[in-house]
Amino acid sequence: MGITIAILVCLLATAAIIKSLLARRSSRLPPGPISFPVVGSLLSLRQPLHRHFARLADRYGPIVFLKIGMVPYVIANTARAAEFFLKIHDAEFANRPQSEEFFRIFSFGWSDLAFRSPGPEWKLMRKICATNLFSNAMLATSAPYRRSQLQSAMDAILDRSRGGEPVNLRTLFARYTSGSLCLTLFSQECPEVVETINNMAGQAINLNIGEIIPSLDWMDLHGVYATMRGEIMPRIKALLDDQVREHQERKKAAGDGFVCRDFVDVLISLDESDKLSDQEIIGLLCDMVGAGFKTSMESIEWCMAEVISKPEIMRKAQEELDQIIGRERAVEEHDLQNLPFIQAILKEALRLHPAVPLGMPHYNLRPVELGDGHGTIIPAKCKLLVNLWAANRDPAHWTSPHEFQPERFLGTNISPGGQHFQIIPFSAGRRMCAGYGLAMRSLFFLLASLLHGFIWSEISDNPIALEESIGTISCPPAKDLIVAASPRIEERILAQY
Ligand code: HEM
Repeated sequence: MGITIAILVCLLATAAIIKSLLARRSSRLPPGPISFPVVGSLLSLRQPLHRHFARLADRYGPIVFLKIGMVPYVIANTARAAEFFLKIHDAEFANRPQSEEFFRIFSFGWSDLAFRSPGPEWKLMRKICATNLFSNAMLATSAPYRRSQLQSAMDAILDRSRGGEPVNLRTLFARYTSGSLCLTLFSQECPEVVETINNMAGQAINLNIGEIIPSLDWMDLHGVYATMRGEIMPRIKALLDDQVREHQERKKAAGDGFVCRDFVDVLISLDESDKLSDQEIIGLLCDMVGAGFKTSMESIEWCMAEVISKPEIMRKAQEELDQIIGRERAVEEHDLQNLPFIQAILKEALRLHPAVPLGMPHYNLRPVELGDGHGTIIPAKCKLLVNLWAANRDPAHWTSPHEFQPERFLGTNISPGGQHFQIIPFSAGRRMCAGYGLAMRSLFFLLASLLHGFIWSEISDNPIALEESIGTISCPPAKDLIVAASPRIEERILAQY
């Protein structure tokens, strides 16, 4: 009896494989691993997914098609493939999947920017981001907030170094990033807002059967949606509602003398033609905290981990700082353009360690032909993941692509601003990160100041491990970055930070 069942299972599995191969051939899909009924290729997936997908690309080519559960995915794994989807076919793939309950709840019913599909409301929000929130004028308005957070960080480091104590940079960066982001948005530090929204985003990694078998999604088998609806989202809404109400009251009290200090002020003062509803303002603020906190914090952590574990690179960076800034004044944000080596370090860290290695899913409503001469077609309603990690390490563009070599950027104009597809940690095209300008300024300022102010070294009994943690959407170093610091400029100059 047992043998009969085993033979039957083998026959069914073989039939499924043959059917999958035949279906793939006749449907002209891009190549990819075998898909089984119901589970697709789910059981063969390995963490971290960006590395797994890069291995699939070695076998099947740069554009891989697979099913995770019953959901079709297309994965772009090289700079050229990224360009195909994010430039040539950017418009067709600019949608977000609208079927998932998780994203619907997180976006306050598609009232936000990050999960909304393109349309007039999404366009308006992107315009507001580009012209009102992340304009040069607004970035200059928020500069004192970053400086005040940097001052606290520098004081804390100095205290530790005086006592001969190691510094936990992860904790320090969490405080700097959360503080400067919240001050930029609300003119207040709001750790509870950051914590609650990030707890919520963390729920996205819990395996949810509904996401892989969409017909079961409504059953909420893991109770994730019930927790989101019942506990987390009402808390987030209440916290952000309070912020909007307080800002509206201040605006009313100030009358004609009202001056915008932060993003909420800007959002409640938009011209009538650009007005957003309160729900949309909250959705946008929630995106900014969800998209801006961990990404920035983990990027600077990687950057410092790379630099501290390579003393020669730190020495070169500090030589540049001595030459351009000297030791008699603190670094300013506008020094960026005069510090090509520090810029190169930041670019190289973002290239090797994109904070969201697979970006956010895109989605196409109509089939798209690859134009590869074989008639290959991406069917409609696929989730597109651009493997930013693999594109950034594309050997067609970089020599020794897995090594940290900032010098590769010197004398080039290659930047992560979405024009050069071999370095796209912020993605590219119309859905490229809306906070790119703020993130780059904030990271650069922190990096240059830390290297200007202190000499950093590894602790012998706690060496730096440049390994990724596994199983999160982002990809922080596997363990906290705990290092030693000693001042390299006088305390009176450190006090200027
Ligand atoms: C190092 C820091 C950051 C990195 C690496 C990063 C990366 C990304 C990536 C890869 C995407 C997805 C793009 C796509 O769908 O193709 C994204 C989207 C987004 N990011 Fe960032 N981000 C960072 C910081 C920030 C900051 C500081 C903010 C705002 C305060 C922000 C706001 C957003 C928003 C609103 C979106 C959604 C844009 C849309 O869907 O139209 N990000 N980011």
